[in-house]
Amino acid sequence: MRLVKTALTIAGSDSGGGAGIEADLKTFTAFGVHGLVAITSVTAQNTTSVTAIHDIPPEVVAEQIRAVVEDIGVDAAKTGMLSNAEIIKAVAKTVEKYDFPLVVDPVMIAKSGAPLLREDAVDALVKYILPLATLVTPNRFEAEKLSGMEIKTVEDARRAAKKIAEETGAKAVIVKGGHLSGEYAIDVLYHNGTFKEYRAPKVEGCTHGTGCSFSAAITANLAKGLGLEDAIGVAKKFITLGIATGHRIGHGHCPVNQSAWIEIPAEKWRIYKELSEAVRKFEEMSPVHLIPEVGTNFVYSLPLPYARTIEDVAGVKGRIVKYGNSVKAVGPVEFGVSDHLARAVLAYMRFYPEYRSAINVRYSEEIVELAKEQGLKVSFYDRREEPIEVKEKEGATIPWGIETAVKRAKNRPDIIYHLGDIGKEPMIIIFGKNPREVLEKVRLIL
Ligand SMILES: Cc1ncc(COP(=O)(O)OP(=O)(O)O)c(N)n1
Ligand SMILES: Cc1ncsc1CCOP(=O)(O)O
Repeated sequence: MRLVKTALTIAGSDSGGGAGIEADLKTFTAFGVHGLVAITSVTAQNTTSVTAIHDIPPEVVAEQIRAVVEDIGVDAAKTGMLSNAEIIKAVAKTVEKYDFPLVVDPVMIAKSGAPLLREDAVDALVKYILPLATLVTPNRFEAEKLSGMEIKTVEDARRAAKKIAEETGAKAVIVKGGHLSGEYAIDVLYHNGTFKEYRAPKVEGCTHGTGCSFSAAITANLAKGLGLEDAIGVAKKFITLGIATGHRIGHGHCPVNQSAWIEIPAEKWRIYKELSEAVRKFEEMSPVHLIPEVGTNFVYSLPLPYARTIEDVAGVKGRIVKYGNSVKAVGPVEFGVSDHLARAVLAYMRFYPEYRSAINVRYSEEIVELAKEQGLKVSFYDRREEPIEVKEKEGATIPWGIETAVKRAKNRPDIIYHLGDIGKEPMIIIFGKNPREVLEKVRLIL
């Protein structure tokens, strides 16, 4: 019995790794599905343009499909760039022999503007491929082409989805709303005679490969046995995260990040384990004289580009406090429970992205001197110098202070302190790449 689910992508290759089969395979992997490929065309492509296209002979495309279906088996498949009418006919003739669900992304034009489907092949796509589709996933422009309608509103998208399904025989159509105006990306699904909307806030980020990755995510989830509507729901969350966390590479449209879906939970688990262990060791050290009146927190952030807000930083819930002659973490390690120290580490990471952990300890001249004697680099900020516009902005003091102290120092400071203000206890913050490194610095001071 085959334990892993499989998904097949019948699509073109994008040498930039942002769209096409490269995006599809990364997406399949993100969902734990084994990816299979039938390459239709090789493109020389990057984030700015498509500079060459070499189509694979139709019989070789068909043979790739046959080879994997008959040996390994396919739980769901998708099509992407099909390039020309001959490839379309060969794909249709092969795919209709099998009964896996088929998601059709009617790729026509790359984000950079290059045509990826010959003008004369649109009719072949409509005639041969769409009738076989479990779902068709056009964006606004592709839906306009397929329906012959202008689409400006969600209402237009509903009419177009219904028209495409009724005229082509596709079982379901989802018209994606990313190109429509408004603060939400609203996708409209027409399925079994009814409509369903999927909405997510339009996020700033990287959009190259969105169409490919979205349809691949639906395919992977169909392969895993989800119903169509649930598979789309998961894919919508996946693509929203992928756009928001895209890596800023290249000079044009940067690619969606398919790894974020698995990398963030995996990193969070590692952070939780490492920080919990370090907090336990800190408690064992019983450094009562290092705990300030407000208590100590110990934080560890997700790496960039995932570290965006304090929700992305783990800390100790309720802080670490003095308890007789010992110190005690009040609660467990959790994300989003530190405010001050989380802001400090996020500000520090803007200068030193690898330094993701920090602890705050009581200020005294003696501790600062001891740290210097041990070779640690020290810098500071003075809250009395804080500009009025920073003072007036909620939560802006600490980022301003860290930036000021970092810029004041010649070398990267291990420690930043401030001498307090009215109602503000003076404080020392110790930074490190990870909690282990922070603890080593604490030990040097002890
Ligand atoms: C080889 C290849 N296939 C498809 C596309 C288009 O992909 P899409 O996900 O729609 O992304 P954009 O090009 O719109 O960013 C492609 N570019 N290359
Ligand atoms: C008050 C204060 N100022 C800098 S760190 C700190 C204590 C820890 O605060 P938080 O638990 O909000 O990170």
